[in-house]
Amino acid sequence: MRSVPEHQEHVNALFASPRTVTLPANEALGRVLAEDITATVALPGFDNSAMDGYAVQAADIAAATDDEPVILPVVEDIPAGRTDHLTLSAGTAHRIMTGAPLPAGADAVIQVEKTDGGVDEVRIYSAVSKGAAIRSAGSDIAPGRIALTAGRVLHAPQLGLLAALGLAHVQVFAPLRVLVLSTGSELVPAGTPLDHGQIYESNGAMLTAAAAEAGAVAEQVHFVPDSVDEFRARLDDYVDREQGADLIITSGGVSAGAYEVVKDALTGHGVEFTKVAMQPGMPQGCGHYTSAAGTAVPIITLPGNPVSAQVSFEVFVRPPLRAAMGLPRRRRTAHARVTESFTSPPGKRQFRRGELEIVGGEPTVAPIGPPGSHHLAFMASANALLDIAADVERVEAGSIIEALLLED
Ligand SMILES: Nc1nc2c(c(=O)[nH]1)N[C@H]1C(S)=C(S)[C@@H](COP(=O)(O)OP(=O)(O)OC[C@H]3O[C@@H](n4cnc5c(N)ncnc54)[C@H](O)[C@@H]3O)O[C@H]1N2
Ligand code: MOO
Repeated sequence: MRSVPEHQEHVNALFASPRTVTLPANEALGRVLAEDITATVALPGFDNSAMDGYAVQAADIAAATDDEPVILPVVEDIPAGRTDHLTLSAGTAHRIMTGAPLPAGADAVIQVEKTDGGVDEVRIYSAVSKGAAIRSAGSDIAPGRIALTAGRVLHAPQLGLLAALGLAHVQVFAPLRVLVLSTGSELVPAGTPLDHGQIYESNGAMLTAAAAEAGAVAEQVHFVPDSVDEFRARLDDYVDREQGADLIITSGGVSAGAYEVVKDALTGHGVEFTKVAMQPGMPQGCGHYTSAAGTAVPIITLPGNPVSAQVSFEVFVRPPLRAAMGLPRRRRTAHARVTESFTSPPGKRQFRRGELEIVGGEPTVAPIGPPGSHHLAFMASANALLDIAADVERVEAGSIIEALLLED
């Protein structure tokens, strides 16, 4: 049997370095910048008002008080969006709105609440210091400065900044297209009545979501029955399409039974099947599948038991899939105190599902459900995987173990 790190190496080798692609900025959410972004404009682009109020010369209202307001004529009205160049003369005020360009000659803005709000003339009840309520050009970022560096994941604030800089396109690492294919004659799609012996297909939905959550563009292929010819024909249809796949993930049909369609169809076609010393997720396979027309695509064949499929995705697929898109490969981990004792199979690395909580400031983790790989409901209530080394056969309550955090 391979160890987990040995099989990880085989899977990692299937992935190429990240490709770059230029995308419209509004399609780049979650992608990773492949280039430094230099500001070509200043932010703010011009001196402007931080308040609704009146642009003035601070010296003109230095003596203003509640009892003895300073009265100034209002000679301009400047809403945001006014594009002409204005100049304020000493002894006058311009009514100005937040974000509107400051007239030349003004050196402060007095907010409207400290005035009577006059339109023709304004009574000002308070002094301000020079520069008050002015947002000066370039005070956020000056032209020529690096606004975002390559490697940055683009979340909402970064996309906002790109938009503020007027950038419509951005060079990022390309998302990978992942095809998720489930096999098994017992599988029935949701919405169909079940006969005895049939189950609803769930790995497809789960792995498609997992790949999408990892940042890929994932497509689920309706499962195919346990027929080798049909399986390969279906696979070739997808692999040879114009917009083919960068990676295929299958689930099921890889263990030791009489009808292991994935194994039977792909053995001798560039895919190596193996056992990995882990629980769940022992039967694994990976390689490059080549279609009848000669298209070669990396393929990872995960075991069919739902918990095995999901844990295998976490352990083998997610890290290199993310790295191939320039995304951070590792999830966060925590060292947590175990709340109850449990056993672990000898000679196998175990990934037990658990619930991590912070109790009294300390991370604690409780195993969730039994170790069996069909316990999808238990897995769905877990937020962590407990990583137990192959040489550990019993984990005692109170000991500290490493937990992989499955949620932010
Ligand atoms: N004689 C042996 N039997 C088994 C071994 C073994 O070494 N020797 N390994 C066991 C282990 S461990 C696992 S894990 C499973 C893996 O089996 P397969 O990958 O061949 O998966 P299937 O047999 O097709 O299905 C297993 C189980 O999962 C259900 N399943 C499959 N696909 C889906 C799906 N898309 N949605 C929901 N559920 C799915 C399927 O109905 C089976 O119950 O093999 C053990 N057996
Ligand atoms: O090792 Mo299998 O993947 O748990 O049931």
